[in-house]
Amino acid sequence: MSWREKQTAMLAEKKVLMVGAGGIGCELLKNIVLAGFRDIHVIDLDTIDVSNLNRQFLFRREHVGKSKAEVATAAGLRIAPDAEVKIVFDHDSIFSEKFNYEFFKQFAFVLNALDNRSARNHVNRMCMSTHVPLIDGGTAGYLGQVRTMVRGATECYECVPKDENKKSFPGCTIRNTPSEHIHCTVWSKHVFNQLFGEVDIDDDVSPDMDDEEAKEKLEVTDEGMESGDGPKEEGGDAKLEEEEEEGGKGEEQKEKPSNTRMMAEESGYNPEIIFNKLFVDDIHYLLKMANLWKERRPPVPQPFGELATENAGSSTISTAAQMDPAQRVWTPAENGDEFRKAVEELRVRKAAAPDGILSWDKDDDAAMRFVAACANIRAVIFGIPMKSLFEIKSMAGNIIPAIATTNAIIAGIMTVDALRIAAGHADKIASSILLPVPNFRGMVVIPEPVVKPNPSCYTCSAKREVTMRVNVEKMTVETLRDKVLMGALGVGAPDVMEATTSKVILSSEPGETDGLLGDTLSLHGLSMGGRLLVEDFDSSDELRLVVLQAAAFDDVTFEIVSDEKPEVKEEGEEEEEMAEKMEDATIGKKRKTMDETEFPVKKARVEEEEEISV
Ligand SMILES: Nc1ncnc2c1ncn2[C@@H]1O[C@H](COP(=O)(O)OP(=O)(O)OP(=O)(O)O)[C@@H](O)[C@H]1O
Ligand SMILES: [Zn+2]
Repeated sequence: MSWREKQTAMLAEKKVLMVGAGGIGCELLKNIVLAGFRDIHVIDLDTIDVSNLNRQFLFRREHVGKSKAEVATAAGLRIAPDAEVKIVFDHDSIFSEKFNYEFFKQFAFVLNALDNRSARNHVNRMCMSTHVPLIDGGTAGYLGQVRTMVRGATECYECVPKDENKKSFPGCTIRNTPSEHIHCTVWSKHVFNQLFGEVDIDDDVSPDMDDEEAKEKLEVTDEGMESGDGPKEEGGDAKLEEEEEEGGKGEEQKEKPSNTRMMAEESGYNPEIIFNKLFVDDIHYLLKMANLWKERRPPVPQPFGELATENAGSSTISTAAQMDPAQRVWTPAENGDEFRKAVEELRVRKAAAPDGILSWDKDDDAAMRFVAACANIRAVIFGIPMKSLFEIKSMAGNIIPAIATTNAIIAGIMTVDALRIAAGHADKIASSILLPVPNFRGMVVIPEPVVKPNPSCYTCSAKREVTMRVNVEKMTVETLRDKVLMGALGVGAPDVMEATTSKVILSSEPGETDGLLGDTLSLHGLSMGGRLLVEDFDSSDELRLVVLQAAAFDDVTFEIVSDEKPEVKEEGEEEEEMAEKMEDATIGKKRKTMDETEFPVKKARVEEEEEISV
């Protein structure tokens, strides 16, 4: 048999799972069929949208509304008509119970072509638990990343906890000193929530009187407070809050901007009153913090009735686009009018909402117009050029353009990694980053060093790991304790923590968690399954419980799918050896001359859920 025949036979044997048949998925399916894989399972829960057609090239106009998995499969089968290709599909979510432990176990590796973190987390857990290698691809605009993860040898998708609370801009920039339009847009989304949504105290929109920058300089020259360039006659008797313990200024009487929500409610959501509070009164408060404006242009209040009817600022939109009201930059007066109309509509909708709360959505026309108008008026106040509704929508909705070429490159790298894994060259596995612009060496695809597993990772560290199926909607914490943990698994005095939230749902301390015993598991972060960390207070033994959902089960039924003790020695050694080999064979040699400072981008990660669009 020639090497080519051997290769063909070898690839034909490998069963491949591809999750997601969108931007990356379409490219990837074509690649893996052309590369010689002959047994492929495609899963996607979505149907084809007209907006997918520009880059998801396996789909045509007549497929709009049809299942992505089904149409991609049919197209994939046509790519190599002479070869014996088997592609099966499921139009379903990867969270579905039928994709269980046994299902995952049958694959040589899994290819993730997904666009959200929760599905990625789930596939990661299934792959780590079944020891099936996972190749995960993601793109965000021109940026892309491929990560190949092998249990015990590399870090897994969850080895490094993701920052859930990413705050992009400091609060004082948003509340006091915006310098770019995005700052005004972020502020406007907060205003929407303050007025119509769920009030988040962290997203206050009023001037931040505790701004350190203002305070610090005030200590030097108190007169500065009265020397601002902007109007100061109104509320001129108000004093800035000082929190100095010993400075003596703390006694000065303090006046604070009124609470936005309370003011709106008291005014019956009168658009003009709200407008003047946000764009006149609050701006006067800002002007009183004169130190902020010593080296900045001071803001200029914009009373509702005095908005300019002509545009001073401009945007980058071409003249052809000026015809489209979404692409044209509204004048300040038009923004004022849009503000009024949006407040009137949202006021009615808020009153009619069952819980009296609206949630912001970029595709909600009134909500989007409100945010655009608010952001533009604030931009005028701070001398920032205004933008069109279209431009603001893409900023406010965190819309990152999906770029076909990025998807194609990432799918290509994933295919090379797939071929390596299929050929048993686990020692040649590398993760890669695709840069938007070449680095100093002219490279856009950068290999990343293999990172070893985090020994305290909740998903992949070496611990006894029990995988079980239960109905999380029905099984209570008490049943989990009595029947599963103390009964079947022999845990003497279980302490149980949900792994993602670190919430204790069961304590061995008598009485401590009695209030939770009647709760179903789904109430504690296991709505579609998840992981529980269990410690036996008596023996100090630990185990990880991987919970898979089984909707058909009643409240007491459970099935132990697997019960793995910590890796036996040979296996552990083998995997460690493999990790070492990987380091030497792939990145280590190539990268010996590249130190961290030369290579800052290697730490970049494409992992924020909202930012991954493929
Ligand atoms: N839980 C899941 N189970 C199965 N498929 C999923 C799951 N979550 C996401 N997907 C699929 O992953 C694919 C990701 O591809 P992509 O980001 O191109 O999505 P899209 O919706 O087609 O594009 P866009 O979001 O840019 O409109 C989508 O087809 C989506 O349906
Ligand atoms: Zn891990």
